[in-house]
Amino acid sequence: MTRRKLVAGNWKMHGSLAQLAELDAIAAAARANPAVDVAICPPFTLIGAAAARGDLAIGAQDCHQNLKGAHTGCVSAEMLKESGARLVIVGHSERRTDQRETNEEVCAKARAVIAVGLIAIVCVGETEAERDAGQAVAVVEAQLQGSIPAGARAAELVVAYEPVWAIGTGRTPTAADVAAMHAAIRAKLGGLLGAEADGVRILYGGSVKPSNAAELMAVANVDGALVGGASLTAADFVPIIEAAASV
Ligand SMILES: O=C(CO)COP(=O)(O)O
Repeated sequence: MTRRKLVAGNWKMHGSLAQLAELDAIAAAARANPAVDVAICPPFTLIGAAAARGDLAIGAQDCHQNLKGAHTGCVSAEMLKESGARLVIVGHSERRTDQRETNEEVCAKARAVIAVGLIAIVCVGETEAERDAGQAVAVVEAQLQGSIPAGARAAELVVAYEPVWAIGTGRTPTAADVAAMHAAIRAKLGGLLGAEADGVRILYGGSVKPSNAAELMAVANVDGALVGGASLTAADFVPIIEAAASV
């Protein structure tokens, strides 16, 4: 099964209208590397302007599980779609921690994203203590069990494996550890989704940089990257797109 690589940037709570100028060079790199799908997920406030700027795929970092209602401060998948988003990250570890999101909520959000025709990027990943205790695979399998909507199709679902201890730290797992985890994720998806699992893209995230992207992208079952800090500038992000295109 050949899966198109996806390199997605998660701007987290960074960015401004002025910083959208970075998108022009990123969009140019996306056009120059047509074998790779490229997306940037800025804060909610920038989605409309980012999508209007050009043809680069724009995503969001969260949504509410309902399509509308009395939920002050929340944004629905339908609203994101209208703003021009094509993907939505759900269940990022920062939200699982800061907003105490549960697997059940993450699953409901992913279902809402898919229901409006957008692509859900469901994030999973273990803490350092869990890895040290030998529980990394079991933790991630349990997150997948609880967070992946039943019946999801490969075209509408992406999984991002982001070990919590690798996010923003400059540390990454070894290629062998990434390979083992991505194989375990593929197998677990097989149990959950059957034959569709083969087409689901599994991204690696956590301190992906221009210097390590090629090695990470070459690992079996790594179908792209979810990039935080290095997605904020074209100077860092474009080489990661190129690394994905080169494998
Ligand atoms: O959390 C991440 C992307 O969602 C990874 O962030 P960094 O690339 O900054 O480590």
